[in-house]
Amino acid sequence: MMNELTKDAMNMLASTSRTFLIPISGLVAGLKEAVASAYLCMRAIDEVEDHPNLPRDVKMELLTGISGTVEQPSRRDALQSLFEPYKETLHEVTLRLSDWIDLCPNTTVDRVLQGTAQMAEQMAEWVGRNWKIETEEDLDYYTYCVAGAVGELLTDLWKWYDGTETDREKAVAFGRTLQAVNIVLNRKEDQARGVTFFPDGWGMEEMGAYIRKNMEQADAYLAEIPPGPIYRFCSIPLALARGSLKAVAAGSKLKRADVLAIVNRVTGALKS
Ligand SMILES: CC(C)=CCC/C(C)=C/CC/C(C)=C/COP(=O)(O)OP(=O)(O)O
Repeated sequence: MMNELTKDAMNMLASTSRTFLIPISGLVAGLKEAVASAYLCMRAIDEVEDHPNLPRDVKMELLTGISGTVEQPSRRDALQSLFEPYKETLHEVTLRLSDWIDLCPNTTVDRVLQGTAQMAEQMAEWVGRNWKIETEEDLDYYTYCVAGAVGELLTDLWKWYDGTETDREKAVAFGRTLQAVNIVLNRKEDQARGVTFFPDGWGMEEMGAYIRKNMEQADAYLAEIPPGPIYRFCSIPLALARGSLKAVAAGSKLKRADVLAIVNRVTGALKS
């Protein structure tokens, strides 16, 4: 039986994530709460970083404030005061950050909090520099901050759960792959708000090469995981990223039915 908090978390996942509801739902109890908690904590700060109507200084104040308080035992009150002036503006996933932390099993919550604090601090830095990306090194740092670090966190959660060992460096490349595909998918919207994640002089060709380089390592990461729920979890976003790239190349986007077809294909495949 699912408790109320787990139900709320799964509902929030359903409304915030196209990609991760299915893979997280397929995890075993315990690991499911840990990964759902990590997803929602990071989504909570991502919604601040990406917020369309919050001024830059407010985003920085909120992200720095979150980073400085999440690891403290008294965080619930501190976060409530931090969010209070913006409670009409912030997304519910952000306002309920303390609940998502409570969802995480005790024996691994510190790792999730460390990852959240680090990402919030680094997002504040990126907001401060207006996401200025000039070189491949800048892009690598950005994709590390918002996605590669998630790969590291997941690697630690697999180990925590049942001792499954996976490669940290390849996990970072896995995260970078997903993020770089998103950058391609969102290019027009990003341009419309005056932001570009393409380094100076880069077009689709260079970004395609960046994605391929990282995707090779993501494939290698997956190949090293034994069959089971962790393998299935990782295979879904990677297959969706591949499918999305194909769709973009053909000038379209994945529709809900395409997403389901891809998920069915990979979860029904041999290594399950
Ligand atoms: C080892 C391993 C599995 C590493 C991967 C780490 C990971 C999950 C990074 C997050 C990357 C990312 C771009 C999430 C948002 O995707 P989205 O916009 O497609 O998802 P959404 O539908 O949830 O918004």
